[in-house]
Amino acid sequence: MTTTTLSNLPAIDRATIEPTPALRVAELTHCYAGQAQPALDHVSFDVQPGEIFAILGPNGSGKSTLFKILTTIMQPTADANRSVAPDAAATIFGHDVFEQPQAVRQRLGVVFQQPSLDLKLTADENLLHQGHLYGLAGRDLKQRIDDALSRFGLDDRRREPVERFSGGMRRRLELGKAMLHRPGLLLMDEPSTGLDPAARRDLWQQLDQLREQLGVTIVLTTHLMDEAERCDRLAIFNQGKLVTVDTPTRLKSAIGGDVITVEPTDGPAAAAGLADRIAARFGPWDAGGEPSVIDGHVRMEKADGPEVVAAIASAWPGEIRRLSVGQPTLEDVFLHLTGESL
Ligand SMILES: Nc1ncnc2c1ncn2[C@@H]1O[C@H](COP(=O)(O)OP(=O)(O)OP(=O)(O)O)[C@@H](O)[C@H]1O
Repeated sequence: MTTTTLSNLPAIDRATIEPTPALRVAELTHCYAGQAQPALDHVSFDVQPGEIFAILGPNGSGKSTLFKILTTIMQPTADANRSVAPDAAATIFGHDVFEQPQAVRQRLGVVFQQPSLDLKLTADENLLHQGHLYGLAGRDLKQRIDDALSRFGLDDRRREPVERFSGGMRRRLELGKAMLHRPGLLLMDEPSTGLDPAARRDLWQQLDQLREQLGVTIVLTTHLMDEAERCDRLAIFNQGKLVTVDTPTRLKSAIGGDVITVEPTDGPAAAAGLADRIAARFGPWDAGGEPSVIDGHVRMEKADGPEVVAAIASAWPGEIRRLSVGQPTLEDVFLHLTGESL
């Protein structure tokens, strides 16, 4: 008989141990009753602990559906029998979103798009109710409320009804509520919606600090480019499908050149003809970079943008009202990958 002792256990190769992702989504599909098109179509991606991760997509791309599933509000149903697809999975720090909703909610802080504060109550009272919902009480809860109000800069206004707070202060209190039970993952639905630029900057400062000081993983849905730019990685959604996942820098560098936009003097009706002539004269074009008409303008991608712009301007003088050339943005990435504007 061989006896296993601590000394003769095989050495663990740490390099082969993968950390548990903060969020894992695999083959997630959801079809609303009566809809032919799935709202989510076999979506798979991981978010690693400590990441700030954006889910970017236009209206109707499936962001809110994903949000509802991850927050355990809704079970995904893949077919007419309203059953979960057999290969679908979603976990938060290894806990199954469908089978262990209670464990998931303990690890998840949520900021919904619709405000969840009671405006007639004070900041203190809003947090107290939130704490009770999570089974917190006594000195521990009092300490957590003090910490939240001080972290989010609301200490001196704690006894005022929330209806007197600005939009930015309310969003900070929402953050305090979401973080009161000290979750490892913060999920936010369109967090900047309705905030002025100063409040947005303030919100992002708070998010950066939550990650740096507490190691919180942050996942947010957005359709704002500047918000997506600030994230470590982003998942681009379109029509229920995950189009790609990568860092903003890598996504933009995948566009092999500058982005050129041409506005025809004779208006949008002249754009298609102009696009054909530019395509014929200045090719070859990389796949996805050829001239196309978007919102009445001709848009194309070329490595030597400034020279091409000068050549277009001298080729058809009088036909061009405005020409622009610039580095690709995430909007360009979306256009390049989907052929549609965000
Ligand atoms: N309750 C519902 N019943 C039927 N179809 C729905 C329902 N909710 C959403 N859909 C459809 O599912 C698809 C995805 O919608 P979803 O709201 O998830 O997208 P979104 O990216 O969050 O858009 P938005 O930013 O406008 O909220 C859309 O085609 C939408 O019309």
